[in-house]
Amino acid sequence: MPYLSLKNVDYTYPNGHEAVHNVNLDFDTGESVAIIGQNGAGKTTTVKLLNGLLRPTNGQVLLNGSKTEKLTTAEISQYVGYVFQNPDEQIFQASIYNEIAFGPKNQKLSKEKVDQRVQNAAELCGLQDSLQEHPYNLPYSKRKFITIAAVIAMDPQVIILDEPTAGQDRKSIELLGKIILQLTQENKTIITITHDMEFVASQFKRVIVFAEKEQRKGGTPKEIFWDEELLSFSHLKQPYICQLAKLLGYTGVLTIEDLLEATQNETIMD
Ligand SMILES: Nc1ncnc2c1ncn2[C@@H]1O[C@H](COP(=O)(O)OP(=O)(O)OP(=O)(O)O)[C@@H](O)[C@H]1O
Repeated sequence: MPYLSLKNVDYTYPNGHEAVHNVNLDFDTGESVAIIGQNGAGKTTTVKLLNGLLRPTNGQVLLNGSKTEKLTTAEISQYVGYVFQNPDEQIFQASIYNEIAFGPKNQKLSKEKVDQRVQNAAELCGLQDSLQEHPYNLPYSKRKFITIAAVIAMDPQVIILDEPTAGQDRKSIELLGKIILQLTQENKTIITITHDMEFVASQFKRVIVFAEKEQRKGGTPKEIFWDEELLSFSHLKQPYICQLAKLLGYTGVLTIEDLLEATQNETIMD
C-alpha cells in the first residue's frame, strides 16, 4: 500500500478558479519524487492538498490507506511536513535554535530529545554553528535551510520541498542533494517541486509532470526528459546535457557519463 495518495482529487479556490483536476498520485516510503510543470500548472496546490493546508473539493487524500478528511492540518503535518517556497512565510522565532526546536517542543519531547533533534537537523543542513543567531542575520538562501531543518526536526515520514533550489548557489544545491539522499536512505519520502531541470536529472528517481491543472505523466527522468511531445505540450525544457546530446545526434542521454558512453560506443562502431 502506498504511504500517501491522492485519489481523483479536484481543487477549486474560493474565487471559483479550478487549479487541480482529477489528480491521482501514490507516494511510497523511501522514494524521492520531483514535480515539474510550468508556472500555474497546479504543483503547489497539489502539495498543499497532500499536507492538509488545502482540502480537496472532490476526491480523497489517503495517509497509510486511511482518509485524512477528519484529521486537522496540525495532525497531518506530523506525518507530512511542508517547507514553504518562501522561508520568510515560515520563520517566526528569534533564534535559529528556537525555530528548529519549535516542532519537537510541540510534540512534547523531553529537553534532551529536542536538543538531539535540533542538533541532527542543524548538522544535516549546515547550521550547527549558527544556532544562537537570529534567523534574519542569515541571507535568504541560508534561511531556506533553517526552514528545511525545522521540518526535518519534526521527523515526519514525508517531506515536501517547494522550490528548494530557487536563489541557491551551486554549493547549496549540492547540500540539498546530500540532504535528500540522506533522508531517502532513512526511508523518508521526499517530494520536491522545482523548475531546475538539472537538479531533477541528478537527484530524483521519479518525475511527475503537471500541465494545465492535471498530472500528465510520471516516469524516470530519462523517460520524461526524452518525451519531446510531452515537454513541448507542458512548456518544459530538457536539461542542458540532453539538449547537447540531441544536437550531437544522441537520444536517451541524461548525464555526462551517458554522453561519454554514447560517443565512445560510436567511436568503437566506426
Ligand atoms: N489563492 C488562490 N486563489 C485563486 N487562485 C489561485 C490561488 N493560488 C493559486 N491560484 C491559481 O491556481 C493555479 C495553480 O496555481 P499553483 O500555485 O498551484 O501553480 P504552480 O504550478 O505551483 O505554479 P508556480 O510554479 O508558479 O508556483 C494558477 O492559475 C494560480 O493562479
